[in-house]
Amino acid sequence: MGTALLYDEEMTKYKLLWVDPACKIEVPERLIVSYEALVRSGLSDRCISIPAREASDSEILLVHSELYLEAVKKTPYMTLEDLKEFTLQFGDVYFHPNIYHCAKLASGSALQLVDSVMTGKVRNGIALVRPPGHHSMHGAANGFCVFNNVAIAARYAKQKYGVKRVLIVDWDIHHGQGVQYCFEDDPSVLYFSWHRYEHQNFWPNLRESDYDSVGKESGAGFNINVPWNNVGMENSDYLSVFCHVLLPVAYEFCPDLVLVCAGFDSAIGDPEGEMCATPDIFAHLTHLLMNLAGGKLCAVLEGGYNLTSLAQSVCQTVQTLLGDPLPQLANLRGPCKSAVESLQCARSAHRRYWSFLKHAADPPMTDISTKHIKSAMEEEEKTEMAEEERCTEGKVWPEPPERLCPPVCSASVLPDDVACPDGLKRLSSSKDLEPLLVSKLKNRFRTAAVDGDRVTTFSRLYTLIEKLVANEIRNGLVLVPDVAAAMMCVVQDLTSDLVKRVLVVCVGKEKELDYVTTDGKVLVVQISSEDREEQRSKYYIPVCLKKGCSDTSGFIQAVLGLLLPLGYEYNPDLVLLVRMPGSGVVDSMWQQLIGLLQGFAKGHTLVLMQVNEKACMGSTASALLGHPAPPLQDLQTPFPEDGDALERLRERLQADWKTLQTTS
Ligand SMILES: CC(O)(O)NCCCCNCCCN
Ligand SMILES: [Zn+2]
Repeated sequence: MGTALLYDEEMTKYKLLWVDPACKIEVPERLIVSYEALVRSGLSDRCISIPAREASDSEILLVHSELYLEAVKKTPYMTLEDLKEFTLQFGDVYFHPNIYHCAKLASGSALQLVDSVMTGKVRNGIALVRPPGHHSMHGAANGFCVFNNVAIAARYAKQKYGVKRVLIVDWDIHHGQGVQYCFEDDPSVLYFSWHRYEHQNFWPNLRESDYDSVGKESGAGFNINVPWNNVGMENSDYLSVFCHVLLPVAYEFCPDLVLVCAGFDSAIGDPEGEMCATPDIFAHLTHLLMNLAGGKLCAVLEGGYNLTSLAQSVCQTVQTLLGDPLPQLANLRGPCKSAVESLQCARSAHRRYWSFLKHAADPPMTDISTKHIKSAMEEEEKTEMAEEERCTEGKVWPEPPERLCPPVCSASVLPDDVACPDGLKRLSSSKDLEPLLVSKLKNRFRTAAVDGDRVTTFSRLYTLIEKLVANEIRNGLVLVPDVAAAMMCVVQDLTSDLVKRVLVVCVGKEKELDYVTTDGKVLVVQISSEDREEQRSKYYIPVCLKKGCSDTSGFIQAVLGLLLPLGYEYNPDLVLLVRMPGSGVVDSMWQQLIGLLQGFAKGHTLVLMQVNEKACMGSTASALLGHPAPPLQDLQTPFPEDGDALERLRERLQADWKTLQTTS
């Protein structure tokens, strides 16, 4: 299934008609440069174009009052003076004779997107719209927003398609208070927002934008605010909040639909955000949400005022929605102190509502009162700090790297008598192994003669790795007689000069561990039922699940809170996913793991499985081909000792691995 793209140039046909410094950044060019970048890059042609439509009155009334709608209806007939007068009753927003029409198109586009996804016409999609929506409220326009496009879409999806749980992820740099107000008492809509806050010193300066607004009544726990109290947040900060706050809750919530308030003013160069995250971060933020809700994801444009980073960020998002390989994120430095404080506050505020956050630490020592004093000091420092040091328009950043699709998506190396799963390309051609390698294999296998088919398998395996590294193939599945032995060979012998760093994810337990290296060339993360704490080292990280890999709750927690951060920080060139026989890992969890691991190494994942487990080749192939993993249904409450052990493991490791830090 494809990716929908909604864009109508009519939505560029309104603009600010008077002087208002607060609103001058919201210009028609925002939409024009975004769409043109998609056209120029060839991405728009790969999308399914869906026409915009006007939202009807009843659809708008899902969120807004009749009084407000009737008032807005009058704006097309107002004189300039009337429009100015009308605008004065709202904050940081402007009206125009054509904005009502465009606001209906913006909301209608979001609804068209929901229809396309919910009817299965497309898998996911993005609506490029203006005016944005997430600040507008029941009876008021605000922050360039007239109708709350995403809030209307959420209510519409519930009403028309009986969607039980909607996740709204708001990565715009402003707090979408309009969305928060709409759903704060509604447990069927989980609203997550991060936003520049600076201890209430940043617009819209609301006390209820802080992390302690967790929702009300039956909605308690279903509103997550992560305030950024400093500017200059980077890719690491954003990824840490996704791995340690949003994703654990999102997986526990198990939504049927994901809506994204896709504001790109959180990107570097934006005058509003003054953050330093690069446009390629949106490729990963999108990817990390794409295995939720069976891949049903609707992104709706909100803010984004630096025309260069906006266009790049939109392209990065669309390219991921289309399933292209992800760019490698280089030199992640781990979250800054302020970000750790924010995520620690959010986690502790929500630990009573979400079992996946149950073991979160207490809030940091800095209590609220001293914050204002501190921020005042920071305020001073900031003004002292030379203007150009902060990430603003003056900031330059590299163009996002090209994300080339290899000619072959998924290849397989299988015994001749095993049929190749649909969609995979069987690799039969293989170069003869160098005699040196054969002798290595011999003494590796401690057998005099490494039998013929073993050599064939290894020569094909070696060829496959070469093709992965050469980006001729994206990922691969290999069936071998002895998976542990194969893993050792791949790690020790076959990758010596081809790759710099291999991330080995070992699912299940195996006999001995003599492949652990200390030079950082290999990072092994093993998830099993065995407690191997005493073998742990910086590059060998055993995660013990009491009930073993069949405990999906424990497994997904270990993946989100430990494996993902580690993987991002380690930044491998190859991922080796080894499925030990008898691991007991649940199929949907296995597919989720393969899906999430695609975020590393440009998607170069090599899955090693034992021949006698060929029954799960089909689901492995499906995940390797990029089909969304099935949702992890009815997750049990994780075992307390596992959750606690994971928290402690992170604390012990965070000296070596900064992205594991969740406490300041
Ligand atoms: C959709 C959105 O979240 O991007 N709207 C942002 C509104 C910002 C209002 N304040 C502007 C002050 C100018 N420096
Ligand atoms: Zn914004």
